[in-house]
Amino acid sequence: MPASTPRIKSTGLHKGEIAPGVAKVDPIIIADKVTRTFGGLKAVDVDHLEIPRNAITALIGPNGAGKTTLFNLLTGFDKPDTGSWSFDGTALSGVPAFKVSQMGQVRTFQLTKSLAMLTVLENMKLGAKKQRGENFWAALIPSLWRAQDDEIEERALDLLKRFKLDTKKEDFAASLSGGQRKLLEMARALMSQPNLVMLDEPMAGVNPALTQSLLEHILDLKDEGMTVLFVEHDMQMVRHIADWVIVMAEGRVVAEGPPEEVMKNTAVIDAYLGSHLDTDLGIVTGRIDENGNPL
Ligand SMILES: Nc1ncnc2c1ncn2[C@@H]1O[C@H](COP(=O)(O)OP(=O)(O)OP(=O)(O)O)[C@@H](O)[C@H]1O
Repeated sequence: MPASTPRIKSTGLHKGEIAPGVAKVDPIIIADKVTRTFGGLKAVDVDHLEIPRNAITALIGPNGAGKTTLFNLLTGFDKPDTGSWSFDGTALSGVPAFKVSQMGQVRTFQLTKSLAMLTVLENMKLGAKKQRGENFWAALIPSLWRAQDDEIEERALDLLKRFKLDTKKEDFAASLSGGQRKLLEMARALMSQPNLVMLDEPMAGVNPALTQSLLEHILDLKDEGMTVLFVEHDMQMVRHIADWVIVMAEGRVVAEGPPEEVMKNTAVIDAYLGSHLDTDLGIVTGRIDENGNPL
């Protein structure tokens, strides 16, 4: 990975001894007893979790650990069996996805959701937060819509320039490469001027040149005062940009902490790298005891 401008990592994010569920000095999300079961499988079983504000947090874990399901729950795209959580001090359980994003918490998807037969610019405009028509009286005054349309277009063009997609503004999203579509999705998420940006595998399927640019964009978000939570498989990326790492396995948080600390943790090595293949992952996650009995 080519060297980039070094950025300062955020430290001192937690309070007290580091352990799964540790309290944060300034949490933007606080979740309690969040569970989600599919059939007999507990995909998410999070006792307590806090996400630090204005930092970059990576959510890692093996396939099927429950990372995407947790994203879906926190953003209102899925409903939990139990649990509650808050965003910026406001209870969010039961709040639908479109309202969650209006409140300043946006997310992207593992498989990009850009609308293929709309142009890049049209995709961007759809990401804007307040559209005319949401306010009945404003919808009756054409000059207000025009001012709003101009403002939205200006913001979209600024963001497209920043993500080097401005020359493609009239192209259909379908014609973009996988990496460009990831950039478009991130740019579109910023149209709603969020406080918290949640990125589900932003680097997956992106070529190395664009990966570097995506990483820089993620670091920029923090510099602009946003909080980032992202799912990632590649430990090197995580080490490079994350201030804090949360490790999930079998639906549970098995470790968390600053990247260097977390990567030394044996629970992480077991969950992630499977270095002790003779040990059932259930022992690491506290699902079963040493004899294989449920706990
Ligand atoms: N809609 C669903 N119906 C049934 N099972 C599901 C559903 N969504 C997720 N699961 C199951 O829940 C578990 C957690 O899946 P999830 O996609 O959240 O994991 P993940 O950590 O994001 O994995 P990956 O890294 O592969 O994306 C998996 O066993 C998965 O098969």
